[in-house]
Order: sequence, then structure tokens, then C-alpha cells
Amino acid sequence: MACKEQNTNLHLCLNTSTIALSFLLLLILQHKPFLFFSLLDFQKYIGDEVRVDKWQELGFEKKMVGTANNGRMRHAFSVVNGEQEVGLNSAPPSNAGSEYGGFEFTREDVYALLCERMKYKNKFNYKERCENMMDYIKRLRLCIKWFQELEGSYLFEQEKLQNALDFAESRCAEMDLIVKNKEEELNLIIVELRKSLASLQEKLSKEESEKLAAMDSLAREKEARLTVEKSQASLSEELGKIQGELQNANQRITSVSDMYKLLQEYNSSLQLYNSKLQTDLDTAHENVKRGEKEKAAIVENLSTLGGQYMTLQDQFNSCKASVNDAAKQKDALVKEVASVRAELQQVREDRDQLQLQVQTLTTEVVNCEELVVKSNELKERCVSQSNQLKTLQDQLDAAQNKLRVSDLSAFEAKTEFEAQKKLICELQNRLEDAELKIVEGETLRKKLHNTILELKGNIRVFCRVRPLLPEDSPGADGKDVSYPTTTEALGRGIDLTQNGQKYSFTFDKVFMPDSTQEDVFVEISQLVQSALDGYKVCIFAYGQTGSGKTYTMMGKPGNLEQKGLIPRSLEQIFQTRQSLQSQGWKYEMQVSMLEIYNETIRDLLSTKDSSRTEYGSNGKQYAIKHDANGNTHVSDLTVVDVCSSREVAFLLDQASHSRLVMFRI
Ligand SMILES: Nc1ncnc2c1ncn2[C@@H]1O[C@H](COP(=O)(O)OP(=O)(O)OP(=O)(O)O)[C@@H](O)[C@H]1O
Repeated sequence: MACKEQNTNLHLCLNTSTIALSFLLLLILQHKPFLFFSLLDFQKYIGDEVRVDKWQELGFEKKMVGTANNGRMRHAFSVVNGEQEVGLNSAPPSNAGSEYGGFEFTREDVYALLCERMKYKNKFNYKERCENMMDYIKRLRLCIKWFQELEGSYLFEQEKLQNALDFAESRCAEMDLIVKNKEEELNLIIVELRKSLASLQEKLSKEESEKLAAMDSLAREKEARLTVEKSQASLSEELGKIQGELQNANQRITSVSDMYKLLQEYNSSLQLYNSKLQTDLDTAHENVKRGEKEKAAIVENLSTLGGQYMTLQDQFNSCKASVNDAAKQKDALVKEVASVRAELQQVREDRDQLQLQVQTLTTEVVNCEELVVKSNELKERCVSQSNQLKTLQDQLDAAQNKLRVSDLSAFEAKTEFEAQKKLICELQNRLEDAELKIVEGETLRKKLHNTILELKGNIRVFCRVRPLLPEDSPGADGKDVSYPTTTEALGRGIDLTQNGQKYSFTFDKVFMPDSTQEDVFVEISQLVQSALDGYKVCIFAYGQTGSGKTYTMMGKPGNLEQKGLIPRSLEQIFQTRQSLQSQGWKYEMQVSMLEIYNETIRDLLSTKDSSRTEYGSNGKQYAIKHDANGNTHVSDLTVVDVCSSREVAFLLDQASHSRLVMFRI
């Protein structure tokens, strides 16, 4: 698997060759090109001797056995056979504890520490060398602890800054949104208010003109009312006068009628008197007759009676004259009654006219009253419209106040927005600084991590003993294997007894049968990190058939608890890739898988059907090549770009089907 940016390789290999060893070995080779393990005769390396020539053939002999790496590189299998300092070096840095707190390192200190060369008075004084090394390791741990704390604080600060930045940005965005919304709202309100103001002003001017017109009409009506009232008063006066006259006329009519009655009575009395005179005349006539008779008788007395007759004639003439006078008086009275009647008629007509006038005046008064009611209504309308105008004016004032307040709040929001912007700029600058520091720290951490791994040993050999399986032969009850409990060999040693003879071996670590996949991966994960840091790493499993290589490297399919080193390493790689992407790192992953069987290379990811071809003869010539940079690759090998552990899992599955020697799962 290769990381393009840093051009590093992590090789996870699984050997399938059958070698008579009852346990599995995990060889970890850092800074090594590529390891072709199937060529190795592992048994030849057991013991104190190391087949240097064989390793040289593989292209990494110098680094393994030489002193090129500052004298810190150790003999591959001297580790296997035990040296005390391994135990000290192999303690994981996480066990460092808090005893290192309080120290501070500058970058120069760290570089000086990393570049420090050991000076020995006596090259073979191992105790002194060991003490020096211990001291150096202690300082390195101190430095690492300091660095981890520093990195932690940087990360914490970065996270804090990121959070603050996110918060500020979100607040800013929120404020922006609020300001925009408010602005829009206010603009809408302003537009509405302007509209309502215009309509109100229009209404106001209309109302005012209406009010003026109403006031004019009111004044006119008032004037008309006054004139009507005046005319009503004069008419009332006239009416009073006429009524007075009417009364006078009525009185006169009554007096005239009284007189008429009197005259009628007088007339009747005159008629009575006339009739009496007539009767008197009749009696006189009778008397005349009797007189004539008597004339005859009295002719003698004529002379005397003639005188009497003359006086009676006079009396009769005066009575006739008085009757004529009475008739004349009666005619005059009749005439007077007729004139009085005419006058009365005139007065009645006048009265009717006056009554008509009164009626018209009354209707006018009623009209005036209606006008007064109307004018009162208009007045009320004026008052209500004035009130309406007042409330509208108040509303306008309130809206203008609101507008002013909104302007103020918008201004405040704008200033706050500016401040937030400034704060964001500051935070971004601080974030950039922190990121720079983190990058620097990361480089330093990588160097320190690698130094630690180098100190632990560039080549490490772990031994894992698998538990007995039900299908194992009844004799294999585990009595042949024991684990020494001495301090120096605890957790690192293993004793094998065969035919009564005991063989002791020491490794960097021995995983007992009850060790879990997680326990094994804890030891390996640091090397995966090293590969991610840009160093070359190779991990391979070696052991006899059924010793548990596939189980250790791949795990049990379908059982997530028991997944092996390869899926766990892939998870770590992709997780780290994910987290480092946020720091600006870019990882490109490529996968190639091959099988070496009987000294022949087979491309396991080739799309050509390998079942039809002989070993390695599928038309391609695979050759192992080393370039000037120390990179080793196999020509013509299929390389697949991957970006998730699932894709790699798929390729692993594909590769497992292409293998000649199948996994025994
Ligand atoms: N640590 C372990 N715990 C439980 N079971 C194990 C362990 N190691 C191996 N096994 C079991 O032992 C059996 C053989 O293991 P495995 O197939 O991994 O051996 P191998 O070394 O790969 O064999 P080969 O070389 O033939 O491929 C498997 O059934 C496996 O599940």
C-alpha cells in the first residue's frame, strides 16, 4: 500500500511456506524496502548466527546489521535471542506517566536531542552504554511527553478556535440573515407606511376639503336659518297683528251681529208697531166708517170732526214717515251688515293667506331643523374624522419611531457584524498560526515517533502461540510449551521441550494463547502510524501450516471481534487519513497484491484469468526492481487506487480467490 505524498510503503505479508516450527513469528521491519519472505529459510536464522548474506541479497542488509543508523540498529536475531535493553526500550510510551511534567523544550533542544551522538570512553563497556542509552531514552520520553502535551494543547486550542470560528461564522450568518430579514421587513413596512401615509394624506386633504365644504354649507345654512328665523319672527309678528286684527274683526263682527240682532229686534218691534199702526189704521178706518156713518150722523158735527180727521191724518203721515225712516235705517243697516260681511270675508281670506304663509314658514322651519340635524351630523363626522386623522397621525408617528428604532438596531447589527468579521479574521489568523504550529509539531512528532521505534528496534520479532484446537491431535496438549517467569524473560521468552530436551527462545514479545487480536494490534498500530508518517514498514507472518498466520493477519471472516491485523491496520489508515485531511494532508492509496509460490510471482489483482495460465506465465514478466530512492517495486503488477477500507476488503477477497495456496479458514 503506498501513500503518494510521502511515498511510503506498508507491506502486510503472509507466508504460506511450510516450515517445521510450532509457533508463529511476526517480523516487523521498518525502513526496509520490500521483503520477499518465501525465499527465507527461517530455521537458519534461529540462534546467534544471522545469515547476513541472505539479507544482503534482499537489499536491506546494511541497515539491519550495520552501524549506519547511528549505531542504534541492532542485529536482527540478537533481538530474538535476548538482550536486556530491548525490554527497557520496548515499553510503550503510553506508560510514561506524569513524572515528566514541568519540563519545557525549544525546537533547538529537540533537534539537538535527536542529533545527539553517544560518546563512549570504552566501546565495550556495555553497562556505561546501557546507562547512556537509558538516560537518552529517558530524555526522549520526557521530550515526547512534552511534545504530546504541547500537541494536545495545540489541538485543543485549534479545536477551540475552530469552534469559536464556527460559532462566530454561524452567528455572523445568523446576524446577516436577521439583518437582511429585518431590512426587508423594514423596507416592506416603510413601503406600506409610505403608501398608507400617501393615502392618509390624500384622505386628509379630501376630508379637509369636505370639511371646508361642510363648514361653508353650515355657515350658509346658519345664515339661511337666521334669515328664516327673522322672517319667521316677522311673520309671527304679522301673524300676531293679523290675529289681533282678526280678533278685532271678530269683535266687530260680533258687535255688528249684535247690532244686526238689535236692528232686527227694532225692525220686528217696528213691524209690530206698524202692524199696531195698521190695526190702529184699520180701527181708524172703521172709526172713519163709523165716523162717516156718524158723519152722516155727525155731518152736523162735520166741521168738528173734520178737524179731528185732519190731526189724525197728520198723525198717519208722521207714522208713515217714521216707518220710511225705519225702512231706510234698516236698508242702511243691511248695507252695513253686507259691508261688514265683505270685510269679514276679506279678513277670512287674509287669515287663510296668513295661515298658508305660516304653513310654508313651518315647512321652512322643518327644513331648517333638518338642515340643523344635517349640520350636526356633519359636525360629528368632522369630529370623528379629526379623531381618525389624529390616530392616523399617531400611527404615523409610531411607525416613524419604529423606523428610527429599526434603523438604530440595523446600525447596531451592522457594527456587531463588522466586529464579528474582525473577530473571525483574528480567529482565522490565530487558526492559521495554530495550524502552522500543528504542522511543525506533527513533523517533530513524526521524527520523535520514528526515533522511538528505531530505539525499540527496527526489526522486531513477535511470537504468537495459538490455543489448542479440537481437531489437534490428542498428544498435543500443550505440555511441550512453557513460558519462563524470570524477570528478564517474562512476556518475552518461550521454552520448547522436545524429546526431553528443552529449547529456550527469547523474542521482543510473546503472545500467549489467550492473547486477543486487539492485544496483537496494539503492538502493531505504532508501526502503521510510522507508515502513515512516511516511513517504510513491512509486517509479515511466518509459521508452519495451521499455526495461525491467516487468523492473525486476516482474522475470522464474519467475526468483527476477531478481525486481524490487516483490516485493523486498514481501519487505522483510513481513519488517520480522514482526520489528517482536515489539516491539509492529501493521501492517495494504492493497493497491489502478489503471491510468491515456488519462487514465482503471481499478480493476485490481475483481471486475466490466472487459472488458464501456468505460474507466473500469464504473459507478463514480473521483475523486482530497486530505484535510486531505495524504493522496491515489482514491474507489471496491477495497481488499484482505493479510497476506503471496504474497497480494500473487496480486493483482498478477490485476491484470496486468485491465490494458488488458499487460506485455510
Ligand atoms: N489465536 C488463535 N485463536 C483461536 N483460533 C486460532 C488462533 N490462531 C489460529 N486459530 C485457528 O487455527 C486454525 C488454523 O489457523 P490459520 O488458518 O490461520 O493457520 P495458517 O497458519 O494460516 O495455516 P496455512 O499456513 O495452512 O494457511 C484456524 O481454524 C484458526 O481459526
